[in-house]
Amino acid sequence: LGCNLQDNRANLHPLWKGEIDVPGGSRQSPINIRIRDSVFHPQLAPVHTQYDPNTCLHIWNNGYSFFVEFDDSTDKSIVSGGPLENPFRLKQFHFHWGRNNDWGSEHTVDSRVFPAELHLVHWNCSKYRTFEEAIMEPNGLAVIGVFLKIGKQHEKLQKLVDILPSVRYKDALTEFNYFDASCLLPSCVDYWTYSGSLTTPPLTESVTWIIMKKPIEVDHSQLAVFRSLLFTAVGEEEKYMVDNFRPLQPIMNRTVHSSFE
Ligand SMILES: Cc1ccn(O)c(=O)c1
Ligand SMILES: [Zn+2]
Repeated sequence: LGCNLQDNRANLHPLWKGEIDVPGGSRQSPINIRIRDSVFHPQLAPVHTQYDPNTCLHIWNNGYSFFVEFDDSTDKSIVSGGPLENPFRLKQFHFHWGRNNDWGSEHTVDSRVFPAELHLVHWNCSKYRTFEEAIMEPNGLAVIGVFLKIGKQHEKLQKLVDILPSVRYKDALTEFNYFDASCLLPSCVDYWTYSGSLTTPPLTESVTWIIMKKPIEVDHSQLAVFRSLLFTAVGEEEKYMVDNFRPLQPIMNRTVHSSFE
């Protein structure tokens, strides 16, 4: 499987040319979650999502992943509860995946890699005015991570998969409205939570991560469509959008808490 050792090349990323300076660097993401080192916190309530499907705006290919973006001008689509002190607004969701089914997720669980990982990105609208401001602040974002594994077809995801060819190229954007992002969450409420960072530049240490314990199932043909997207824009030499995940980062002196025993 893809090498999961933490190495000092962690900041040399194949896609972001050369060394990138990492702010602080004491709480970087992703990490390997070691189940036996995680600490059960009985007061960690289930995470509560209230997503209004009408807040869905469009899908766009930003040259690193495809983002499904939401209208975050109101509190219509929010996450609350769990480790969060107040509600956070849904801004976008996107995925990370591999060139094949052997790897692709950013986080790992006891060094187990999944073929893909979904990130639902929310920002702290009680403390900051915009998403752009929040990504620079210590408790600015809450990202729900969901592992994907190969199994039966995910029917609700298919609506999104069918549109992906229209955002094949970098910078392509297409209308996409009425999508209920909560259909991408597993039915099991158990999760791990820890303090970390964005996994793409600016890599700011602004994220409360909420990693769901159970994966959702998608079939191989759905992931194959993800891999048909391009990192490159029209007219450029075509490069398939695959392996858009960041290598594992050192856990330093962090503790991962679990909402379950
Ligand atoms: C805001 C943001 C941007 C990229 N990624 O991967 C994330 O998980 C969150
Ligand atoms: Zn992500």
